Amino acid sequence: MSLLAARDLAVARGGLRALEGVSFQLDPGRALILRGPNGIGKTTLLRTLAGLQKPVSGLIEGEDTAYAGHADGLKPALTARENLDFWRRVFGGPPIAGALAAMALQPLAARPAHALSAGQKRRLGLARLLVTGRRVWLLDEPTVSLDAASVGLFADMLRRHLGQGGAALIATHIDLGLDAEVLDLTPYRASAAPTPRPAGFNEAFG
Ligand SMILES: Nc1ncnc2c1ncn2[C@@H]1O[C@H](COP(=O)(O)OP(=O)(O)OP(=O)(O)O)[C@@H](O)[C@H]1O
Repeated sequence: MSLLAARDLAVARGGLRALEGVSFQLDPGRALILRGPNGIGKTTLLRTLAGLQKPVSGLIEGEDTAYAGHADGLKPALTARENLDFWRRVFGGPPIAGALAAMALQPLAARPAHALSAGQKRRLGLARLLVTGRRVWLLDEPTVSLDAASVGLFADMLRRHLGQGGAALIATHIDLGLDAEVLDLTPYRASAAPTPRPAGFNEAFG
């Protein structure tokens, strides 16, 4: 039984179709790397799978997802510990101690999020995945701003998640050293052909 599947999915951004005909299935323990040039629609696809926007057409099966996007989505006035606790309560996931440890955040636990560096904020944003308790992680360039040691911590965290039956869909340009399949989105770029208009359709008054 797959945790997440897309069937003949088409997604759009800014009113324009980006990708069409995307199908895949993500089983427990598996990671799938999204590849493709800048602007092809990796972020758009991840946002659609996360339920943040509707697909143009096609089917999505599986909702046990947690999304980590470009914005860290932290509450600046709350400490690192309070941020994790907030999200744990929202999602009902496991205690925050494991999340603090996974991304080596204990020394920063009492610091407000606004006083963290870009890489420290990113570590906190990624640690948040653990307190969601969700099985499918949707990750958009998760290693941006991370130093080599933090990339290593995150790769370990991801490997443990997969080992526990989780799954991940990851847009990344770097090699995380995972045993993962690759989905190159290049062939699924939506055609630029205009969508057919009904007979008599008037652009100005339709
Ligand atoms: N806020 C926006 N409004 C309108 N169009 C957008 C917006 N953001 C992105 N787009 C367009 O949507 C398309 C898909 O963008 P998307 O960000 O999903 O691509 P991506 O593959 O994630 O790119 P990158 O590798 O650069 O992060 C692109 O053609 C882009 O120009």
